[in-house]
Amino acid sequence: MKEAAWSVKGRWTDAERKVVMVTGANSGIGLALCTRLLAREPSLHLCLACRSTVRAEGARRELLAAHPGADVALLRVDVSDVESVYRAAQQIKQRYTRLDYLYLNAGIMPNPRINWSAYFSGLFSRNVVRMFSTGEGLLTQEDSVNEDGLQHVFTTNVFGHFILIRQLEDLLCHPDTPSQLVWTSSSNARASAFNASDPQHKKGCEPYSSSKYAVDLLSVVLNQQYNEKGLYSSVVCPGLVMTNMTYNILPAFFWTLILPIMWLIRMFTNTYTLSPKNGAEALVWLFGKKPVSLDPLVKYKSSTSGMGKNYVQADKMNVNLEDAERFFEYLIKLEAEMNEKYK
Ligand SMILES: NC(=O)C1=CN([C@@H]2O[C@H](COP(=O)(O)OP(=O)(O)OC[C@H]3O[C@@H](n4cnc5c(N)ncnc54)[C@H](OP(=O)(O)O)[C@@H]3O)[C@@H](O)[C@H]2O)C=CC1
Ligand SMILES: CC(C)=CCC[C@@H](C)[C@H]1CC[C@H]2C3=C(CC[C@]12C)[C@@]1(C)CCC(=O)C[C@@H]1CC3
Repeated sequence: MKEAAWSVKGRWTDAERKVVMVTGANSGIGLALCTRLLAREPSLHLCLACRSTVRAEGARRELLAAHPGADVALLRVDVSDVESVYRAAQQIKQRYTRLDYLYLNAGIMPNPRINWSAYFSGLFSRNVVRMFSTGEGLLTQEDSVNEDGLQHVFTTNVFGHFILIRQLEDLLCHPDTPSQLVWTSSSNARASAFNASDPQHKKGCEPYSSSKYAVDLLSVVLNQQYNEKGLYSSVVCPGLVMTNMTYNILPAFFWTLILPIMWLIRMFTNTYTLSPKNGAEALVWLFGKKPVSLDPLVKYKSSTSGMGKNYVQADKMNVNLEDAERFFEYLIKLEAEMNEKYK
């Protein structure tokens, strides 16, 4: 923090207090993550980066009710709007001298549609467990274009966050005390939904799958580019979690009705974490790890066993490194255009 060093109950010096920022912190997995981080380390400087001030204030109240005296700051940022990201980055630079953890969690899946015929044929196929754990081939979405002419899902889930990282480079890059980026990716990330010639997914109808695979690609290249500067990147998969996102796919009462079925499915796949608290498992686990000890090619998956026990599973990612580099070049070019427009 830029203010004079101070301590909570005289126990921590400012240098010891980690600075953590979470995008999309006002609900679902982001809010559960904040709650768990404060329970684990009450001395944190926590910054909730949210697009709605009202919802962010609500989240802050909830966090302070559980952790009175905690340092919870708010930052308004709409990651789907590049100009808002530049503005927010300026404010962060005025408030903090370093960032130890940046959780890139905000995400959208607009206008989801379920392909019921794929669902029913999948039920009787060999891929049934895979279908239930990844949702592969079951969902399509309707994307839109923002004021900069960029695809909405791509900008929210990937590009807005990329600009944020690049703008905060000075706060994040400290070779002596490494910082960590943690992306909330998904089991729904799919290489076949991503096209290196159409990285924004202008032409397809699975922008969500494409954007989450793009996150996986980007994390790999960020490690190549930034590790020696003291910045590390990891991807996390929270499993299937009941949040506003899933309530947008099917209504909340329907999910409640099929809860026993989902507990049953848990016997076959550990990806049905279901609660935001369980879904945040891998995100919290990474907070306790030394960034240098992590594998850049691994996806850390929040997992819940049939008996309801939480754990983290590390699975090697199957990413195309050529596509990853090509995608990074694309992002750098797009960033240059945006810099010219907004900086
Ligand atoms: N739920 C699930 O099963 C899974 C979720 N995920 C991922 O987890 C992440 C969190 O989602 P989840 O908690 O489930 O869903 P929520 O809808 O509860 O959380 C999404 C968060 O992102 C914020 N957000 C959305 N758009 C923007 C924007 N333009 N600018 C700033 N913030 C924004 C939302 O803010 P607001 O309240 O204003 O909308 C909200 O705080 C997402 O990246 C999602 O893709 C991954 C795998 C599975
Ligand atoms: C009996 C039962 C569970 C029915 C629901 C069928 C589908 C609606 C779900 C099966 C797998 C789910 C899934 C997601 C959404 C809902 C399903 C397709 C996600 C795509 C949600 C967002 C993610 O990031 C990953 C999830 C994977 C699994």
